[in-house]
Amino acid sequence: MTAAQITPEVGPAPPATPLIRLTGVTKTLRGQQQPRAILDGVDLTLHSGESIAVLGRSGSGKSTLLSLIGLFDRADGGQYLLGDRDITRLPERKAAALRSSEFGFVFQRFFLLKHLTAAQNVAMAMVNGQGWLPRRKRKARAMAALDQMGIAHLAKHKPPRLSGGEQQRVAIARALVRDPKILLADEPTGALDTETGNVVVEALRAATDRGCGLILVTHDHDHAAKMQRILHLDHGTLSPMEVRR
Ligand SMILES: Nc1ncnc2c1ncn2[C@@H]1O[C@H](COP(=O)(O)OP(=O)(O)OP(=O)(O)O)[C@@H](O)[C@H]1O
Repeated sequence: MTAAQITPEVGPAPPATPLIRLTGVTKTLRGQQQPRAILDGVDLTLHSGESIAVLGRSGSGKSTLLSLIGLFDRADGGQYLLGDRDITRLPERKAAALRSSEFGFVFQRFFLLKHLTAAQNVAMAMVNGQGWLPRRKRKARAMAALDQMGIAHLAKHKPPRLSGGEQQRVAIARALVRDPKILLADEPTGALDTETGNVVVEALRAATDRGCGLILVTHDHDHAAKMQRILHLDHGTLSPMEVRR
């Protein structure tokens, strides 16, 4: 048998399994008023290294969607796959473990602890995560994450001495320090001026260069345009607004 005969056929690589796949996801809010369908059949696929912006009017359900994806809440119907794993109805104990191992979160408010330095705030994210790390390693990783955000020189500063944009970059470093597969950002520039917001969006987008999948909820069309795909949430469903590749 010749070498040519035993060489396997070379064809197109099989499509990679998405990081997450939501199919027909529904969520109805049942408060004191009439039940109201907020999500009404949401389909969403996110791949490694992909960035997606979610736009939609206020109250359309963007934060609700992000909290389902981040496992703070559960869908009423449909299916949620994380890789190959069906996590549609995951019990809270398992959800908490996945939240800390798979996801990084960035919110409009920075939620930094005021009495800790920037480096300590970032290192805190590794205290309760899976896999214990000695203090020296936590510190080194926190410094590396701050360096990625271009703010290593602010490591010893406490939040009250930092600008809004600097605080948000500390918060992003905190989200990235555990190497999440998926980064969820809910209006992370909502409290920032345009120029500072651009720096923050670029810092988030840069995480996708290292394979992270990013979902950015925003009202800012310019920030959305920096993502690879823009989806619009309207009447409970997501649809593409524009495809940029
Ligand atoms: N826990 C809750 N109980 C009852 N209603 C809720 C709850 N959380 C959100 N809602 C309602 O669900 C709808 C969707 O809210 P959500 O925060 O997801 O929208 P959004 O698109 O993120 O809005 P915004 O752009 O203003 O942040 C809103 O009408 C909101 O009032």
